[in-house]
Amino acid sequence: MTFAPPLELPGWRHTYSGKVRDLYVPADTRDEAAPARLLVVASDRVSAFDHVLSPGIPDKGVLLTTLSLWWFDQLAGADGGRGIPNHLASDDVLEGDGTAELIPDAVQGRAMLVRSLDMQPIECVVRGYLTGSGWAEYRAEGTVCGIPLPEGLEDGDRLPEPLYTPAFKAPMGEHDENITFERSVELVGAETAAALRDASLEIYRRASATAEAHGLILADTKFEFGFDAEGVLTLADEVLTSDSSRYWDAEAWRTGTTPAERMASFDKQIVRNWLADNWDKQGEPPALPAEIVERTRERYATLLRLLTAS
Ligand SMILES: N#Cc1c(N)ncnc1-c1cnn(Cc2cccc(F)c2)c1
Repeated sequence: MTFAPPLELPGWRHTYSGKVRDLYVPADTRDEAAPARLLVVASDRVSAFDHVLSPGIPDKGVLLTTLSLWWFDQLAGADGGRGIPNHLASDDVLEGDGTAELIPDAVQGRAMLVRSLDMQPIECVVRGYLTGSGWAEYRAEGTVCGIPLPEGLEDGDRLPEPLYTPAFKAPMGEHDENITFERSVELVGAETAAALRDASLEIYRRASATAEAHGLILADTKFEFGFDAEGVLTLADEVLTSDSSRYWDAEAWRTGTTPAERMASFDKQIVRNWLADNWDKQGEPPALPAEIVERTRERYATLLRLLTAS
């Protein structure tokens, strides 16, 4: 599946594309390894089963960027200075030479101007509930990422406590590799490994409580961190969006009697389910029907509305 080349953005140079997002450095950057800031642009592209699907989901980029920005703000909140530092830079940032790096009109609402960090090669996954690949491993081995769990758990059950299950970030196009905490110590050192774990569990605890207060369950999520110029561990990438997290309806989870009823999702599960019923995983996936596209867009919009309702 090929998708449209990234946009030409005035003042910016495209440097990298993930499945659904594109990364830009300031056009006058001489050393791409050390730009002061980056532009992270979210597209309307949707991916599943390692494929970028067609068509995109209208407004997905805006909806998920809006949610990320809301969460960065919630987590950085003034709670006695214990906020979580993040990589956002204001969009009227003035460089030493007085040039302001602005977010181009073409991507307003679906782009984040961020400070360039020394990114850590760890995908910091936190699981509060048993589902997805965790449920598959549990059924086979009674563990999740090698961590033993009590017997008798069912798909969608809440875990006895949130689990930190790091993965080693693979190069683009390859799968991240689940690793033990001890392996993460070998990769980034004991102090940083512990800081990544503690920050991830604390953010999950806060976000899970906020989600619950809005009638939602944050089943699992993943974070990325980097060190800023002052050596502060800083929350990066997108955060707590439908692409990085699973959200369920709390009432449906409490009253449902089947996994499908209990895990009424606010992410792209509708897309995954339709593909599972309409594609044999061979060759390119079929185009998504308009109804699936609209229902997925509605899920993204509803999640944003529910979470940000005061
Ligand atoms: N966020 C962030 C970030 C930062 N603040 N500093 C340095 N590097 C990154 C960075 C590098 N790759 N990515 C993943 C990524 C994101 C968006 C689009 C893509 F194509 C790929 C993130």
